[in-house]
Amino acid sequence: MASENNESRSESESITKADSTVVEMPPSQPRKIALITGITGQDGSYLTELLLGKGYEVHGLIRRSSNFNTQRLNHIYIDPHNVNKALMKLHYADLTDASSLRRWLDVIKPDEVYNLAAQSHVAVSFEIPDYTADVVATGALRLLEAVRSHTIDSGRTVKYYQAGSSEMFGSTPPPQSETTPFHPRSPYAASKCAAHWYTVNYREAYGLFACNGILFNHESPRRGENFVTRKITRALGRIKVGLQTKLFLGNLQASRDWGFAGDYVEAMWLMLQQEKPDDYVVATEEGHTVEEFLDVSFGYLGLDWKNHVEIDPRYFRPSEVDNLQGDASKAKEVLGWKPKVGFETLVKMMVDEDLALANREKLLVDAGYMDAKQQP
Ligand SMILES: C[C@H]1O[C@H](OP(=O)(O)OP(=O)(O)OC[C@H]2O[C@@H](n3cnc4c(=O)[nH]c(N)nc43)[C@H](O)[C@@H]2O)[C@@H](O)[C@@H](O)C1=O
Repeated sequence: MASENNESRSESESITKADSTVVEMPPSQPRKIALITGITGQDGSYLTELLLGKGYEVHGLIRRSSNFNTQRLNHIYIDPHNVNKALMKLHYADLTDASSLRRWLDVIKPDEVYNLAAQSHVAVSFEIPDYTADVVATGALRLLEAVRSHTIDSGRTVKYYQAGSSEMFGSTPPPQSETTPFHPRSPYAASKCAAHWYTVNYREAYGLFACNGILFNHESPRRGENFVTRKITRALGRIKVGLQTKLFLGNLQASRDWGFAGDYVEAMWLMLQQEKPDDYVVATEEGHTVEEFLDVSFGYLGLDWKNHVEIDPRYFRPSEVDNLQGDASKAKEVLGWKPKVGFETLVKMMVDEDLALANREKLLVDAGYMDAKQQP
């Protein structure tokens, strides 16, 4: 995606996906239209691929940023002038701007809305709690309200997916299911609880087809580099090729139920294909500590993490979530969903990609085009 195209893109312009993913629809079957907030994120990019593969037209709302933030969608880009193939379209909007949400709903007329946008970093939410609540909690409320008023005015049905989080369970011990009480431990988690209950309330009060997916941690080579799994695999690749020696981490004893993001977006879609709206836990049902993640990842490349990792208390959280492990029986039973990628495969997939990335960086460093020290 050429950066100048991106900068000059007007609201009515679009960017779309590679030719190979355009799915021809029979004339009798119109394309479904999906609207995704957070399309530039890890889950947004996997969900876009999934929906395009199912013949959807996909619209994404993106935030204005002085830095380009569409890297995870570059491979999906098709020039908007190629109108028959340009099936992914991006528009500027913001969850803090209610009028933009309502306007795009009226213009796009989606069948399904996926609210994936968030300030999603738990530790950062302690630093910017007000902003986190505005985007994560009130942002979801703004979008629900936009959907509600749009459906009343248009007489259309719009299905709504809310990205919930296992962080909502916080200090409640595992296994956590849909009936487990929430005990949030961060501004992020408390905001996700509010968004969860707004969604339930709009379903009960207005009959909206609104679902909460309570997704446990889900990772991939597209994971942001300041989440612990990607932070580890990114550093590991660079350590392996000699671009860095140390990795600073916080609490290694925290345990998480880590799945593959590509599997989890399928569960989101399945929730909106059911007859009735409901809430579902999505998890692998396996727990592993950060230390186990280090063991498997470093071990895979024949390294000992103890020679490289140092504990830096700055990465400890004011209140930690010690142990998350989901019970996804309901999703398995009702949605017929199950994870395809297990823990070891996920770790190796991430290490492989980040080793390849580190090798490319090494070429640039060796050729004098990049300063190794400027990297994570
Ligand atoms: C489901 C949920 O999943 C994610 O939230 P998270 O679980 O906080 O993810 P994380 O990768 O930041 O931390 C996992 C654990 O790892 C510990 N940890 C140790 N050392 C470092 C460290 O250096 N950096 C980080 N980030 N974590 C560290 C940290 O203390 C924590 O116990 C988000 O997607 C969120 O949006 C979401 O909804």
